[in-house]
Amino acid sequence: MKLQLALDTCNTEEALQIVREVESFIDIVEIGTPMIMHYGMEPVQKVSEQYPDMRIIADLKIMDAGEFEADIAFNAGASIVSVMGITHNETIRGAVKSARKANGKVLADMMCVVNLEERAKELVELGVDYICVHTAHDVQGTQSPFASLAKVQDSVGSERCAIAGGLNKESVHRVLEYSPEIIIVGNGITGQENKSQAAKQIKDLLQG
Ligand SMILES: O=C(CO)[C@H](O)[C@H](O)COP(=O)(O)O
Repeated sequence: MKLQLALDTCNTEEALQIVREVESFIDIVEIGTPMIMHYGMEPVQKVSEQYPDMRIIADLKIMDAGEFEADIAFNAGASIVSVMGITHNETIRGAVKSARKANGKVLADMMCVVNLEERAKELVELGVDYICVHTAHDVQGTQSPFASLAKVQDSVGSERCAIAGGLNKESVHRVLEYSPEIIIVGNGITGQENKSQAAKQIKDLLQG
């Protein structure tokens, strides 16, 4: 299981500092959607330049213009780009085409998808590499991603699965009954005073 650090609310300098603090405990750095809205591709570029061996996901949550938008992130140094699983198949195909040109990967965010099992299968057939069950920031008070993970894992297999949405060192043990390929943690690390300790605790839990 890989630990993905989600950076959503910091600036580029802060992002580089956080990655420095936690790099030995994480496998993937996510430049989150709010950061991209604020700073464009600068953080993708800078983190990928300074950490050439780290996988970087640009969480673009692409909804349209799949190939064009994914190209922007891959050209900036991303190794994975996210698309919305609910969008048109044409958009998904475009993002997958872009990823293949760049030797990168595509993660589909399943927020708002109702028919999870069926859509996850279709997305994999369209060439998507990872299916991410995700409890949106705005509904984390009332929802959790675990039931969705069970469904998607049954449908496409654990090696394709990612999970996100409010995970932290208290809740991450619930992931252990499944074995998704990628566990995404944002505030559960970045919101902690000792980020390195939080990342280590989560990584240790995941490694058993
Ligand atoms: O994509 C996101 C929000 O849309 C976040 O990056 C993702 O939910 C992880 O952050 P957190 O662990 O803080 O929920």
